[in-house]
Amino acid sequence: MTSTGGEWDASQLREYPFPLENIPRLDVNDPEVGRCIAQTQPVVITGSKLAEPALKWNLDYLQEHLGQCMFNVFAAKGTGHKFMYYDPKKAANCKDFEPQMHAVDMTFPEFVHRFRTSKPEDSRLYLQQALNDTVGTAIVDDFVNFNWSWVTAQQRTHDWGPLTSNLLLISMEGNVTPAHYDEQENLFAQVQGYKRVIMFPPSQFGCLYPFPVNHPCDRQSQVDFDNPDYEKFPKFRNAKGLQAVVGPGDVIYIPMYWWHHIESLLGGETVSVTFWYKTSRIPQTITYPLSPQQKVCIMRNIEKMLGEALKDPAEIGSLLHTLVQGRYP
Ligand SMILES: O=C(O)C(=O)[C@H]1CC[C@@H](C(=O)O)C1
Ligand SMILES: [Zn+2]
Repeated sequence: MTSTGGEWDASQLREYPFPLENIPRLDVNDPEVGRCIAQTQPVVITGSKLAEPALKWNLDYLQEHLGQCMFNVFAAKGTGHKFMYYDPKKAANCKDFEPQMHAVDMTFPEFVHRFRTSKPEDSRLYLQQALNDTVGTAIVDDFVNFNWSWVTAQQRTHDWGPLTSNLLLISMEGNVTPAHYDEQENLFAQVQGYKRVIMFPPSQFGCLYPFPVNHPCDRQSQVDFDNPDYEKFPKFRNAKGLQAVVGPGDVIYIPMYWWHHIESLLGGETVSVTFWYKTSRIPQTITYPLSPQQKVCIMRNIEKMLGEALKDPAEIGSLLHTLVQGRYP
């Protein structure tokens, strides 16, 4: 994988213990793009102009044009660089859960001030705010001029469900979103700076050890890529990833249930906009063999059902061990 224009170089990429192959990088008019999306394979799409009006969304422009509303900003714990998402509702029921970041509401000018005056000993910040009608009018004009005809054609061609949200992401260089999967299709538009995306297919669920479904960090990998515990997570040795670096104007397709780890490369703030779509309708007929995505969905439903039936999450593990040990090799 080589830098596309000198704005980043391989020395910025954190070293990880797993092999990495490159995600294809294709022009929007290449028919292979449609085939990748149809086969739920990751692909970097260039030249789509999906969020072209947002290519001017630097901090000054956004400060001038975003509304005076409060924005959701995550602050990492201590001097950490990881921003692992957690469900606040599940966290409320999990007394010994220690979040590695916390959400702070602040105005955009306050975010910019803290971003620009941040010192090495300060907490890293990550603004993650759904774009909704409270944003400023100029931003609405930009938003209206996104390439909706192209993205809606993807939605229709691949029989996706409705667009659920566009998340505005403004990250400090060096921030990392650890590996997790989402239950929605995602066209991720990079508009400022460079991000490295590392992805693993849903079939590697067994290598990435997600937290239990009832845990606040459901869908997130328990494995610390910077310091993997091979005692607890031995199959992590078998993980094999794909990677791409995306820059302004690039869109990367992150298929539903695919694991992704995202790091902001050096060069100041990075800005991205996500386009999340619900999945297509549940197929009328089930074909075998089941896909890895379907198996992840089945495992999730079993954990949810057991959580409901047993009430005490601590009982789920012992029941599953009793069910499997010596009976399902
Ligand atoms: O778009 C997604 O699916 C995400 O996980 C976003 C949450 C943080 C973002 C990042 O670029 O670090 C990616
Ligand atoms: Zn995600």
